[in-house]
Amino acid sequence: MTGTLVLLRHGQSVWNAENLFTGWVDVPLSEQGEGEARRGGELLRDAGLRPDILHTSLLRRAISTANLALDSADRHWIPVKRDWRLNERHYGALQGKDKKQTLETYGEEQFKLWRRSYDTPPPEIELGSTYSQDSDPRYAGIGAALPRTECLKDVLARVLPYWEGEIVPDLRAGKTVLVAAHGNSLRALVKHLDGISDEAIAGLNIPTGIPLRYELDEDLKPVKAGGEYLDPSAAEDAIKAVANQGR
Ligand SMILES: O=C(O)[C@@H](CO)OP(=O)(O)O
Repeated sequence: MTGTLVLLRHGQSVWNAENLFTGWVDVPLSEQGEGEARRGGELLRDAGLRPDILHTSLLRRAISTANLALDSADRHWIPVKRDWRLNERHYGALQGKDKKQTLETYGEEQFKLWRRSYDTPPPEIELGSTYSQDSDPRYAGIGAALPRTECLKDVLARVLPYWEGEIVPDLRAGKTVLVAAHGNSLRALVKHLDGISDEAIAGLNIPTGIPLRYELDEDLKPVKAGGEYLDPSAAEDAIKAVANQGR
């Protein structure tokens, strides 16, 4: 039997609210984001979805979102696995930069390439600079794999081993699996699940705080392409807002 997969992008972070490129910078949720996370948990509860296990990144916006959501769903006690492979895409030298200013300075085409192209990473971050993670103890074990920038292709390459090695076994065991992660790490996972092309993935955005449910068949293919947002109309509005960031 194959279980149910629920993907949850963290609620709005303080840097989402300020329109700054975030990546691996460990910013907290905004007050609005905390509310989105609680509401996400209510949606889980109302849909009768009871996660058996949680997988999160190592970043507090995903960790806090999962904690708040599971608390409102009364599932705060389930086991959890955390891994850097679920982290947001490393935004390289753009981390900490204003999206609107970046768009104005570099133009629409370059901005789009950096944000949504499959294989064009932003410039690398300088080691030791304010928003670099090279001396962060939580990544001490990664060694040479510690990214200095990533495109979506790089994210997929590091998410897939975690998907195969840690998430798939839970699904195969019939569990309901909650993955609390980030806009771009979840885009990578959705690309893989739905078999979205390198070109088409540029047009896919994930809203904050709204659970996306996938029922998977025995080959781990989605029964319904794209899954189902638990609040489809809120998801539609929030997707547009993500797509329009920088404007
Ligand atoms: O800044 C980031 O890390 C991401 C997610 O918030 O932004 P974007 O949607 O521009 O890829």
